[in-house]
Amino acid sequence: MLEEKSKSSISIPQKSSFKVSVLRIGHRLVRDDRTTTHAVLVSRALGCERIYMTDVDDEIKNTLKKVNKRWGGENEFQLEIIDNWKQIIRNWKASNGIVVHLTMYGCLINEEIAEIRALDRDILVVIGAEKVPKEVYFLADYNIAIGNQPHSEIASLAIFLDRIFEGRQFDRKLTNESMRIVPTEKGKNVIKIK
Ligand SMILES: C[S@@+](CC[C@H](N)C(=O)[O-])C[C@H]1O[C@@H](n2cnc3c(N)ncnc32)[C@H](O)[C@@H]1O
Repeated sequence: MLEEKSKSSISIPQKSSFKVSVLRIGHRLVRDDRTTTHAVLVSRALGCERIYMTDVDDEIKNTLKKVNKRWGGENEFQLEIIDNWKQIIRNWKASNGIVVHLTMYGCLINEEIAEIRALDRDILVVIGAEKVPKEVYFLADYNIAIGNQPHSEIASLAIFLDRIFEGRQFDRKLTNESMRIVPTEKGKNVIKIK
């Protein structure tokens, strides 16, 4: 969708070095405490550097702190509560990043993902907790649909991250943990680190 790059000229970088952050816009009071937490946990566990959130209270920071203390990540993943999402998008674009807005109305992910990966530029993934302002559709470099049916920002974020990182997000080690899971066929095996 970026004009300067035609699909036939896509070259896939051997080793991608782009970083991904998430901007989550809005908060639905009735249903959102769990989805807010899930947006943070999915971003953290699936390879992002940072999540920017609007309209949430500070409690979410304590939730993340507890998770990081136990399972690691304080050095790898940050949460920022922000007021001005437009400024975040503008700054992102000014520093040569691309903005990918996930929406059921966008172009299908299967058609676009190779092009987005090939750019090898830092990505800001925008998701909505509710209907997002129309401007987002025009500020974004890509409007991407994870299928053209409505579902959830958490599901669409998880699928997008898995596609963009091609599964390599699970190789990232989060540091400074106090507990570590030893993958086990049956039961739970957790060791204390400190
Ligand atoms: C409650 S849904 C709103 C659905 C919305 N009408 C839309 O534009 O996708 C909240 C968020 O979920 C995400 N979402 C839902 N379905 C999606 C889909 N099929 N593809 C991509 N994102 C989706 C979008 O980020 C949306 O802002």
